[in-house]
Amino acid sequence: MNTREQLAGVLVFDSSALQKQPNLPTEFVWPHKDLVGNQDELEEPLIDLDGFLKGDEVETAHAAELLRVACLHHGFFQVTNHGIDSSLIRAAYQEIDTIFKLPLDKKLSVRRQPGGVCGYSGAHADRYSSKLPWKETFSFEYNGNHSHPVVVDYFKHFLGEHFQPTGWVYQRYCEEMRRLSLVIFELLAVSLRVDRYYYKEFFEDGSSIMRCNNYPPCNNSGLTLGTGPHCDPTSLTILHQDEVGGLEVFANNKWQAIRPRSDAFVVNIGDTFMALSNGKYKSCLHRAVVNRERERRSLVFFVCPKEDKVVRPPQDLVCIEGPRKYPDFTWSDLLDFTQNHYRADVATFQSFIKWLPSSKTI
Ligand SMILES: C=C1C[C@]23C[C@H]1CC[C@H]2[C@]1(C)CCC[C@@](C)(C(=O)O)[C@H]1[C@@H]3C(=O)O
Ligand SMILES: O=C(O)CCC(=O)C(=O)O
Ligand SMILES: [Fe+2]
Repeated sequence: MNTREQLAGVLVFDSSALQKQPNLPTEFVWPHKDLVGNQDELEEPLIDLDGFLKGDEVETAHAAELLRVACLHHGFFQVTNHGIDSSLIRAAYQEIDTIFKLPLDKKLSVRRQPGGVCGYSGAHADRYSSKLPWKETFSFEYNGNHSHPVVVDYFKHFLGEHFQPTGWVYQRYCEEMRRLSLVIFELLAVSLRVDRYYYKEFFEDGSSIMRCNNYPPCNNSGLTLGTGPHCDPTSLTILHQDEVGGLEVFANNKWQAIRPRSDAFVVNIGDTFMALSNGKYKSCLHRAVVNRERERRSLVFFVCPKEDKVVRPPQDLVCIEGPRKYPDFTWSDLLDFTQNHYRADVATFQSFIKWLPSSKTI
């Protein structure tokens, strides 16, 4: 099957074949406004979790203040001394290669189904016909249920028994991501001066989406994007990028590159947490660029609340900050919106709020 051979009318993303073509197919060309170059690096703030994890109240207050300034401004920060073993991160990257080096027909046999998030996607070519992202993704769900290794089951069921070891690496990785997310939610509550356990309890029974991103090199890297400008509709994103670099955040009114740090996790506020902060904290606008020489990979953990739980900010925040900014909604509705009605971009949440009344009432 060649690159442009149709699979039921869908372009098949075979980057090595695409690279041999003289020009970038028009489906991958992005508008100039999305391609504007970055101007410098955004490093701050680097939040050291060590003091907070040890229960040091002075260090906790300091970390919470750094968090507050960042989340009021652009919704992006990085955490170090997070307690996650570097060998687990290394193993997760090794397994990314295992997945994306599979033969194309094997990857397509576990492709994402319409309306769903889980499975393989090549440039989202089955979903969109323009502004295709130059990437492959593999996504699966994690529900935090320790009694049942759902991630292991997913890999065994869809990729085969011999993928059990891969499943265990991501099972362990997701368990660590969930643990880190609950630490961050507690710190976010402290920074917002609300009940310290409000968000931690809100997400205790949540589910999450784990996504492996693979960005092949692209000869025309200046005309396309790995992931277009967007705010994550989810609550909190905990991302690790490899040493290649490509993640950019829109802050201080310009695109700023995030230099890879193997010892840090990048964390950004998503639309759902913006609503949980009654609009006080910003949902972070970001994108991923590609390059001509090197393949780039990222591990992305999207934290979500239980699907049918009503998303509303804590009462003491509304009392302090004034009237509710957004209506009640559920993550299930917002996920449905992004998977079946709207391509997530820089304006997802505003479009969702307008769509909500016409779709259903709580
Ligand atoms: C709920 C989700 C939809 C996306 C994956 C998660 C959170 C981020 C979203 C996404 C990455 C935003 C940019 C567009 C998108 C289509 C993509 O490039 O993958 C989005 C994801 C998706 O709809 O699959
Ligand atoms: O790969 C990256 O650096 C960013 C990916 C991203 O923003 C996403 O998958 O939502
Ligand atoms: Fe994102």
